[in-house]
Amino acid sequence: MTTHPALDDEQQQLDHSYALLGDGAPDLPPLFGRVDDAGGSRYVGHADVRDESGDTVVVAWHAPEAGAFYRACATDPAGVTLKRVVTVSGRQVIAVHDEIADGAAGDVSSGRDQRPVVSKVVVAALEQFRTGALAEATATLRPEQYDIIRRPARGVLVIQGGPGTGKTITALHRAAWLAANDDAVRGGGLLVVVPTPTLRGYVAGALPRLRADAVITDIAALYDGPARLRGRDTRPEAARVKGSAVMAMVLRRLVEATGEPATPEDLLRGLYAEPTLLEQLADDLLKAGQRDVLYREPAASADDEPWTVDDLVLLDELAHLLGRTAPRYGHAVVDEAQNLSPMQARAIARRCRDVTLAGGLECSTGPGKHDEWSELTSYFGSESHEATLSLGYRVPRPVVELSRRQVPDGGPLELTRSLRDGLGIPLVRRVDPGDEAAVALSAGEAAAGTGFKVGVVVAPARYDEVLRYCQTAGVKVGDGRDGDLAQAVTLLPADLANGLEFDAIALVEPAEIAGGTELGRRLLYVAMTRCTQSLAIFHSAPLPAGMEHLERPAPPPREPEVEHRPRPARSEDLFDLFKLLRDDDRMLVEVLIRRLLRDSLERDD
Ligand SMILES: Nc1ncnc2c1ncn2[C@@H]1O[C@H](COP(=O)(O)OP(=O)(O)OP(=O)(O)O)[C@@H](O)[C@H]1O
Repeated sequence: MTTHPALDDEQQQLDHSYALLGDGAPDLPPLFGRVDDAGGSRYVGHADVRDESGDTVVVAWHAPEAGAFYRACATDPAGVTLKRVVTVSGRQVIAVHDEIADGAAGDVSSGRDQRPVVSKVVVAALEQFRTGALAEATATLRPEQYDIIRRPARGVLVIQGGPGTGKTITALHRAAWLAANDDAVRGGGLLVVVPTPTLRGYVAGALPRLRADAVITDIAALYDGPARLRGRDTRPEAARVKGSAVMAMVLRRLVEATGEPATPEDLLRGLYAEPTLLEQLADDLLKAGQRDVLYREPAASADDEPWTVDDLVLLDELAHLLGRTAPRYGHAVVDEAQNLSPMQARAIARRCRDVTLAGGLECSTGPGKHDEWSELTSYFGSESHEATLSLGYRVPRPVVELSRRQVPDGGPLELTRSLRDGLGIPLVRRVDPGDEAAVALSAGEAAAGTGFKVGVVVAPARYDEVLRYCQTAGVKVGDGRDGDLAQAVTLLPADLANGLEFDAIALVEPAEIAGGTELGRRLLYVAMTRCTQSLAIFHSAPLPAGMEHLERPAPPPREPEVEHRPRPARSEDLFDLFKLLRDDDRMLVEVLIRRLLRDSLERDD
């Protein structure tokens, strides 16, 4: 491996920046890039650094002076003579990559096989193990992402694209950019909305790194009354009716028909419990079958009600109708926005009309799917624009190919532009009935032993049973439903996989996740597209549509005395050795180990 000639110079610049920051130096390295053009040479970092006389030593990534760094790339230097990414670990410069050197393409991936030409440092960033939090990408934002980040704050901007195209990363950088550059957004405050508490934890870690002061919430937590999320609608039809726009009219009539003061909780409990009241109020708005799915026996008290996310959104609407004012914000970013119901969109629009909606319509895992973004954007500001991201940063090409079979029209064409090879074709293992989860978990433990973050995804209806199995069998997993993504292996129900990312995904009984429904196929699609390296499928039932070609003959019956035990994690020592390696070498060894692991799993087959 050759050492970049500028490594020592960049180390000096880093040391100088640290010295200027003194004790106030943040956890993040003060600089990560350098750009040279006709305007001179400047360093780019997370925040401004100035010397004793007030001169700029490092410009913040969101400052106009940093623009040239992000607008230039190997295929279009845009007047830049040097674009350099400096990788720092523990106050040491460990790598220097020049995407543009002497005004031309420098240290870039080859671009063979019609693969996109990107800086090698982007490829290296993608090879890092996942950590359970959204990965850092400020140093390697691409020009098309930077362009979207800086679009005006007013109105609605939809950032759309296939799985893993960087919609969340771009939307969060946009939030931080607007907060730094737009007075109205800074003054009004930022709201970041994600669908579930699980995703809130994953995304929240990225905001402090971006120095973005934002209120981050999940949909259920928008309502600030006493009711809390305690249940989920098991029938998609119930969630669909609760989320539909006509409920706004039903609730308006409910408030008008109620003479005495009442809380939102009492009003909604009453509506669910009294079919005659609902018929009286909504005879012309909801069909009898739709009214029936809303029926619920009242619990002993409002606190005991199994409030679902859609109930809480209705409570928020009622609170508004009763005169409570929701807090207002300067701009809102909504992640996984394809899942918003009309009533959820109204709840966000009450807080802010200028919004960034990030999502992909084909990734909807909510009870309804929107065909057009206009079905949602109409609830917000008057002007609406769409921007599309098409470079795949997460999902390896073979997994992209397989996952697209779950989407009726083959999914967005742009997905073929994935930057990742991953570990090759997905592994498929047929096991004895009842063993699917145990075998997936033990394979997950083995993969985690090499440093992989593994997500084991099961059908929502099987989640409790598998979690209990883990507790009794002593299998250490993070409870993904509870938002615990810190463990090496996380157990996840398929309906909470949206937005998350793991090195490897182990799918348990995909036919059960798909369940023969369109919603189930979308759940499967989303679950498969969470991995950065490898996908493994464990099943005993026949594989669902779109996977039949992977089917293998069932294994011969097992000898009764052979007891199946989870395979122990086997690579702890190896992991200790890892820590002794330089970061650059580590990347190489990681890749080799991943290949070995894959080969060994195939041999076990
Ligand atoms: N420019 C970039 N440089 C390096 N990594 C990037 C870049 N853009 C995105 N990534 C990485 O790609 C991965 C996917 O990004 P992100 O989660 O934002 O995608 P997404 O489109 O929101 O995915 P999904 O909707 O499927 O959850 C993340 O690990 C992110 O850090």
